[in-house]
Amino acid sequence: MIRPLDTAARAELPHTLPLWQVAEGRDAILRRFRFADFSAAWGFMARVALLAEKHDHHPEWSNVWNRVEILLTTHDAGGLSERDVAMAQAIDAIAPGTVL
Ligand SMILES: C[C@H](O)[C@H](O)[C@H]1CNC2=NC(N)=NC(=O)C2=N1
Repeated sequence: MIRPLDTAARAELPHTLPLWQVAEGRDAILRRFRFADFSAAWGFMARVALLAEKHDHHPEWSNVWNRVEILLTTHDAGGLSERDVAMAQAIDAIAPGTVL
């Protein structure tokens, strides 16, 4: 069982992950992406899927044509944990600079 994120780490979230927001009504973080078209969005999702397998940490996400919404929370912790922070940082690292 992994520990939930502590208060200090939560307070740091806006600095650690400035592109992510705390999801309303969930102990989770989310980021929205917009791409040039579906193909670019799907290509990004394929790369995130590989990251999720590598981290053994899987997003709740949705795609509508060129838009992708990724929500991260840790089911094993009942909310946010360090795994979400690590996964969000890994996603940020592969997100193209040209997200529209
Ligand atoms: C058995 C397996 O390691 C677990 O179910 C992993 C897989 N991916 C996961 N993903 C997320 N988001 N939370 C988890 O607690 C989680 N647990």
